[in-house]
Amino acid sequence: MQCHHYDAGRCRSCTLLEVAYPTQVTDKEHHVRELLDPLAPGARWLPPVTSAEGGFRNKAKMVVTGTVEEPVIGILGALPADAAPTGVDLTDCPLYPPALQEAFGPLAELVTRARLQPYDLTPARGRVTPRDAARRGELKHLLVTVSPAGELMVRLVLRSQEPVARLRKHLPWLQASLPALAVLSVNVQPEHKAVLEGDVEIVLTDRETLPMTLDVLPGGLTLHLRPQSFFQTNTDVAAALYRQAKEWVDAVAPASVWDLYSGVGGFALTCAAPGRRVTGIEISAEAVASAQVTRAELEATDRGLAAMTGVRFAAADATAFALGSDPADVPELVVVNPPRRGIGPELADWLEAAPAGGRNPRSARWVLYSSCNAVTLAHDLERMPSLRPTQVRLLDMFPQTRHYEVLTLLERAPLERA
Ligand SMILES: C[S@@+](CC[C@H](N)C(=O)[O-])C[C@H]1O[C@@H](n2cnc3c(N)ncnc32)[C@H](O)[C@@H]1O
Repeated sequence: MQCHHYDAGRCRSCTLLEVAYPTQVTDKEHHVRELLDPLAPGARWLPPVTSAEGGFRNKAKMVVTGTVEEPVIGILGALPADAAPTGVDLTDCPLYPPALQEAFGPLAELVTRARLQPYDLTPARGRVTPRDAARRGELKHLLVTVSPAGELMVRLVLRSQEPVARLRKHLPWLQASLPALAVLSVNVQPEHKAVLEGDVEIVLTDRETLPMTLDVLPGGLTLHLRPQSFFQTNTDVAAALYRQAKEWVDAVAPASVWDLYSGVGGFALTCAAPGRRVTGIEISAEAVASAQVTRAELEATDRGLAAMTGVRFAAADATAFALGSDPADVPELVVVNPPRRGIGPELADWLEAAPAGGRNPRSARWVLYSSCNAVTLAHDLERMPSLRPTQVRLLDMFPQTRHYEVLTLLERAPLERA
């Protein structure tokens, strides 16, 4: 893939841009095999799922710098490396599909019309300096998500609620200039810290969710995405991930499933089936609310009715939920799709021995682990020797970088079940 920002040294986020795409995928396969082969003897490796090389990112997390009159939407870059960071315009980044790139023109104009002064985001040196005290501006980030249908969710991360009235005033103009806009919200992050978002979210449009229709179930699966909910970065590869999960889960046909770290419910809703009990557990209440909207919508259709009656979602910490559960409720199959840190020792130990020793007939027989970090996946697998990978598949969710997703189905070794 060609990128003029990379060539000019303005952005180096795509660390593998100079490596041919097929070589990127082969290198990732080597990487994951090196980590998992010793832990997965006899596992069946499916061919990797590849991605479009560009235009695959469904969301942009942009820093806003510059001025009210001339905002710069992109990243904080430094050229040369020891220079003070300055804003780099990345609105034509080739990782974004056209519908996302085209949103930035009207959004830059919104910044000017609503007088949203870009916030000074340059890193603080030392603790509190006179410069910190003088930090000014309101607009920190622009978070834009595009659906497969080309609709947009736009979130403005602001230092305070002060500009909200002006944004409401200019919303009709924005809706006319950017007809694809489905959801506009303000996230308030008063702190000057690395955490991108704050807790307060104010939705300014009538619509509160972005429908993401994936080619997963017959007729498609429309997941509803509220602000503050995680969604997989690469829509096509996410659909392939859920399809693969469903194929493996349906093949072993568990009567009960937990989807831990369920987000907006992609795995839980895909793996639902008539007579199967499915419980999604997720820490973000907004993501749980999103999943519930989708569940209710599916239940209202003929094709979803029978499958959805057994599906529920709850907001909780995944580890606390598992460790606090009644042994009689332990399901036959547990899906885990944690953040990069992995599931960690407590949950891994619980899965290994759940709930009272690996020989307990109520231990989950299968675990479906979807990981965006094979290093933490390998650490977690080391703690679960009774659960052996039987199938493994790499899905290239993040072309041009070293990152990838890996899905593996684990089955409790027969000896441990005796
Ligand atoms: C990699 S995402 C996966 C989401 C979902 N499975 C999907 O396919 O989109 C990880 C999810 O874990 C959630 N999460 C983070 N920490 C958690 C915790 N301690 N307990 C439960 N969920 C957590 C995040 O909010 C996020 O939605």
